[in-house]
Amino acid sequence: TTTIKQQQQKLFSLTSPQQLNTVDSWGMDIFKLAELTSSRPLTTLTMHIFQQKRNLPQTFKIKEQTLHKYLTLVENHYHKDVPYHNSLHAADVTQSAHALLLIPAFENKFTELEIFATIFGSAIHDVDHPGVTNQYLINTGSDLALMYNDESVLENHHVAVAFKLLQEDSCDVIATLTPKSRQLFRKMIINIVLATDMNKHMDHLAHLKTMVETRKISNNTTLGLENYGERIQILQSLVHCSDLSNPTKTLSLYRKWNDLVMQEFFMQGDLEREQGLEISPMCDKTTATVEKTQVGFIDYIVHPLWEAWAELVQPYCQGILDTLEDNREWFVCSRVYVHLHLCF
Ligand SMILES: COc1ccc(-c2ccn(CCC(=O)N3CCOCC3)n2)cc1OC1CCCC1
Ligand SMILES: [Mg+2]
Ligand SMILES: [Zn+2]
Repeated sequence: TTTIKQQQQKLFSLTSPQQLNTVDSWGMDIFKLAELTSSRPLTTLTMHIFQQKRNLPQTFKIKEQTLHKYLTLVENHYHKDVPYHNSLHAADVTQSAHALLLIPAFENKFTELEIFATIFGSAIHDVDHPGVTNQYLINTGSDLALMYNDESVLENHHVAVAFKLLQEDSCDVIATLTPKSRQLFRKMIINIVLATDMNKHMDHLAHLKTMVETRKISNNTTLGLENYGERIQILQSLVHCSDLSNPTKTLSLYRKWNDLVMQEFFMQGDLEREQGLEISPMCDKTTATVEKTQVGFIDYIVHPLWEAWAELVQPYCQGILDTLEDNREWFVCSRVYVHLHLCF
């Protein structure tokens, strides 16, 4: 295996000076990172963010070797044969969350531990994902659904695996934290990762809208960050938005993610067909209308969420919202295109 230094050199060589701050920007091409790091995008990117960008190992006295060994272990526990929910998605969500944390509205608003938890939580948020949905695991009476009583089955599993891996030899990344900080860190990771369950989406949206209204009424520019409940809500929404950020990226990146998620959905549909189960929505490759589904996904889930987020941090995410709306138009037209093509 290449040494950490070689790994970092490779990242720096990839991110030439003008690209160096692509890690900080919304348009980073994470697919290119995977190519250049022989498919270790999560370890390389997260090391870079922790060390070069946020100096977290210094702050928390984390040994570089420990951090690298743990992240490599986590990356190895993402499934390479799962089209979408693999370590590239984890790297994408981690980089997106890092970029959102850089919004000026959040400058000096969060503690180092909260920033550490947000980046760490993003990196591990889908670890050991089997490539099927919670509903599938519940419908098939899987061991995971049995273990977690059908409640946020995957999300509970991701957190449990991440903390189990900390116990491996010289992988305890939080060994140097005080017992109190370790307890708070664990609580934040649990809150952040469990909040990536789509079943919690509507609660998020409601909380975001309440925060926006509260800010309007008190017309104070600062965000409500008085107590843990409000602070963790913002970090949960930040990671949830990052998890649902594909349609807000450049069209070429968005279309790649769409292909991958549909591959994963169709693999699940094939499994359900074989097992004589009812095929889940959007998972039947014989009847799916991919473009129409994306337009529906944007209209009912992604746009309402990002509209609320953009309002909370205005004006910093207006560009992201504009890209989302442009991408929606493209998918609408591409559907028309397919229709016209079929007509002539
Ligand atoms: C680029 O396309 C997508 C990108 C992300 C998502 C998406 C939805 C919910 N999440 C958060 C994790 C979650 O809860 N999932 C994971 C997906 O399966 C449902 C349970 N992620 C869906 C996407 O497209 C779907 C297929 C056509 C329309 C919807
Ligand atoms: Mg997930
Ligand atoms: Zn995810």
